[in-house]
Amino acid sequence: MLDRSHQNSISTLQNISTDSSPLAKNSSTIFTPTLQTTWLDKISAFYSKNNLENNIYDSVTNLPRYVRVVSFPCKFLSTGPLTRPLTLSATCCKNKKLQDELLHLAALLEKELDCSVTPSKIILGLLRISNGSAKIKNTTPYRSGQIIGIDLSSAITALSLQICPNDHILDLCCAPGGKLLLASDILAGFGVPSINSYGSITGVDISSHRLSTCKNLIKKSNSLGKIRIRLFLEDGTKFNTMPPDDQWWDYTYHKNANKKRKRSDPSLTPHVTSKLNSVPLCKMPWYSSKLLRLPCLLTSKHKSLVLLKKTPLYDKVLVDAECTHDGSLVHLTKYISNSTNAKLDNDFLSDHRADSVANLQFNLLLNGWNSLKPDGILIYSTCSLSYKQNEEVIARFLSYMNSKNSNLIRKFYQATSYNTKKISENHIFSIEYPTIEPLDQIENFSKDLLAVSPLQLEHINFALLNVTNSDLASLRKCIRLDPRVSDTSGMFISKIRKNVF
Ligand SMILES: C[S@@+](CC[C@H](N)C(=O)[O-])C[C@H]1O[C@@H](n2cnc3c(N)ncnc32)[C@H](O)[C@@H]1O
Repeated sequence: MLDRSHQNSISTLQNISTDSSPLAKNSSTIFTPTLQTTWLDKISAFYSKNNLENNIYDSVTNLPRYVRVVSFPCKFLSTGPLTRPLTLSATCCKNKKLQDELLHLAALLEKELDCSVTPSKIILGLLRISNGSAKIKNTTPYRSGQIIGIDLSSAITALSLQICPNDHILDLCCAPGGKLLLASDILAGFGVPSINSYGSITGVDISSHRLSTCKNLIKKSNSLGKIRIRLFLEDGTKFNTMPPDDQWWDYTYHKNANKKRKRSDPSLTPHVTSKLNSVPLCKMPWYSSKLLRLPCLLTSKHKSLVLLKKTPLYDKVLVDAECTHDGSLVHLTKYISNSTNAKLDNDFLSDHRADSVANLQFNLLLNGWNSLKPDGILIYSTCSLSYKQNEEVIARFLSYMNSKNSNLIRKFYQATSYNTKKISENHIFSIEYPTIEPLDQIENFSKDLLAVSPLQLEHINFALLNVTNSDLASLRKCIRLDPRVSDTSGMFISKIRKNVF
């Protein structure tokens, strides 16, 4: 079992509050001593209750921050599981021009920030800034839009989706949008949507002010003119809008929202008009990029062709679920800074909150799963390290799915009008990895997982074993990015593929 010493927890956190870490700096300027002691107690108790070791934040003073070079084809630097640390020369980008640009930006940032800046050894296109409290907003590359802040853990999460050309991607908890922007830049890198390339990004979030931030980031992003992207202000547990079929399709939503007059547009062929009339209008997006609003990209011949290529489910789904943020120092600091004592009690640390957030996560995961097409990949992630919000959610999901019989699964596919020819008894789900452990051993193997090194984490991307009928042992391959060893803030990531046999 993990060490649950409440007393040690408190002293560890009190040490943090008196050292030079960002948490300590923020907390000492923002909190009255009483409030500070109170939240230290509460967080300490939270760790104890959640079977977490109490020295998770010991290394926070050394935690670096990362930026992404927006014009870069962001990708993992290795194509296989890593067993040893890579040297920088082994991680260099093969394209000399890109490599020079990366090194030039690193040198510029190093000079302006007065600390070491080096290319990430895990992801091409990320720069590692050794000083975690460095303010990038005042730097020349940030002001000229060449770089954007993103944590290594978030980049690993988004890249684990293995985005391909033409993918329809759903991000069920998208705001403020770091992972969505990375996904859209990757998709934009494949080229402007055309008859042969028609991928899209759909972001959903329940918070309007967070979604506004996301919209503003999208509007500033380089890839805006090159991707079909839309946002919905909705509850991700209920969201059921399908991917856009073509530019004109969404254009029609917009026009029809006024008077439905496009359905009788004389410029459309009767075939296309009848197709359009046969499908129900979907809900209007809260925001959609011009490529979805303007009908001019495809010729009418192409329009009818694309309509026939209807894709009713998403190729990739990201459920970066709402959580207690306890794995991320940055989030924790922000949250605590904006919280009153009562809010900490009610929203963050109470047992009630822990239970309700786990239920929310399960329902988000389930709805994400229902929106995923066969052979698609779903990533479930949180920036919490508590087992309740991670392994236990995945375990509950697996056990729920296992309890479903194939008739129900068939009904689901029929309801979502996926190509029924492909439906068979063998449509099953699995996590990407073989299974060995029963549920009651979760705690033990979680302890092992806490010790993983960042380079082993590459396994989530490359050690893909499509196993049948997985059960709880697959949880072994869920990964935890532990701030003490991973060179990034805490994150839990699980990758699930919907198998088709
Ligand atoms: C961890 S944050 C997501 C971070 C985001 N993926 C990113 O990379 O910037 C969780 C988000 O879930 C949203 N959320 C909470 N409950 C939700 C729900 N029922 N449906 C959709 N979004 C929800 C919150 O508003 C919050 O923006």
